[in-house]
Amino acid sequence: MKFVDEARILVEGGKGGNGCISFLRLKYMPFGGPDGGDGGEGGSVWAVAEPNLNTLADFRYTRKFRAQNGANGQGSNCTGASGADLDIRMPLGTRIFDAQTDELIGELVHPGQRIKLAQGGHRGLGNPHFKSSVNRTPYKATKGGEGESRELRLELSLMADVGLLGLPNAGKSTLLAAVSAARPKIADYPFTTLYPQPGVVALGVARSFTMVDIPGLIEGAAQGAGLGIRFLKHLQRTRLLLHLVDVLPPDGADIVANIRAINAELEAFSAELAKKEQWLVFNKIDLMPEAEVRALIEKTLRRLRWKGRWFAISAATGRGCSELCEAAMTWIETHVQPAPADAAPTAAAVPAPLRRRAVAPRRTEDPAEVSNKDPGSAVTRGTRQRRPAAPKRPRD
Ligand SMILES: Nc1nc2c(ncn2[C@@H]2O[C@H](COP(=O)(O)OP(=O)(O)OP(=O)(O)O)[C@@H](O)[C@H]2O)c(=O)[nH]1
Ligand SMILES: [Mg+2]
Repeated sequence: MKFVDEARILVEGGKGGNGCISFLRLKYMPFGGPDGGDGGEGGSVWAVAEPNLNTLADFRYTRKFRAQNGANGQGSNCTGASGADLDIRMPLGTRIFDAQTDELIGELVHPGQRIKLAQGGHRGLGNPHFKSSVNRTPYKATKGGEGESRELRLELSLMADVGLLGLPNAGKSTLLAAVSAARPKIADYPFTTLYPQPGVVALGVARSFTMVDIPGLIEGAAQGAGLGIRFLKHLQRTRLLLHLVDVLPPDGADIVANIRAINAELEAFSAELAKKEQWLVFNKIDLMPEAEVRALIEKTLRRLRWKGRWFAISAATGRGCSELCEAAMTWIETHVQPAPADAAPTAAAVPAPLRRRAVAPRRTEDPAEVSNKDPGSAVTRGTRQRRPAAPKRPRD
């Protein structure tokens, strides 16, 4: 599927159902009271974080999303059915902006997280609501409200633990293919990878991390050379950068100059990204005798005054790959705090049912009177005090 990381969509909540004007008419009750039902609430539109998606390509053709309308109220106090909510599945890492104001509405960061995008219209009221002591036959009902309508801009920056970085042909895709089930295109020409490609590196039961491969960077990428730096945004959310270095670059180019060029592009894109934990990964060590590789790496590290960690691997033969993945996994386990399960989600991220439940508790003097029907209410559940049973009357 084509990779798309920006999209514009239009979302619209369903219209609320109209209230009904009706009066009870029975054979022996010619002037019964008003009995028009209320309309149903319009459905709302929600964004739902889907971990199995990694592109916004679905929004290239389908751009308009509308939740269901509420049904109109009917006679005999029949309330119209509420319109169904519409859930739009979006990949994790999607940021949602209001296209008009550029305001950030929310960000999908937890699987299953829900963000309300457009509120459904409110229900119309039936004529019993307008009954009073002076008007006992109200010919009045209200119309359902229009649903909220919004134009949204979606921006995806993939969420992965480890990002691969390096010049074209450094072997990034080969490494991703060697350590994960992802099957990126690998070829002996620059810019084989045209779009970010994520993969999951599994190291055993419940030990895995995600790795993302992005198109190669070249000097001047910040000015648009090669594929530019627009894909670097997919590394912004990674925790660890693996900078792949070809130990035998074409045309005998200087390795140190190559590493510096890539880091200069990172700096030009974002100082925050340039400060991320970065490990040098010398690749293609199978192409050189071991002593030469060692001498080359030592010289490179000395020239760079490299203080960080480094690894020597051959992505093609798999040598050193498992040690690299194990080290990355351990680093992630020690440096990345797992999101607390009870972390308070942002207001926008609160699922509808929870928000509806968060109503102010009914004030009662007697705690035992508090209803415990609603398990989510902030009220401490009181135990209903039973009335003492009346003494049994002896049967005659
Ligand atoms: N001998 C050897 N060849 C390798 C190794 N790793 C990658 N290659 C080769 O290097 C070439 C480029 O590999 P890719 O994985 O496509 O490189 P890339 O960094 O993803 O390149 P772009 O997608 O263009 O940025 C391919 O022909 C690979 O077979 C290695 O460890 N040893
Ligand atoms: Mg590639």
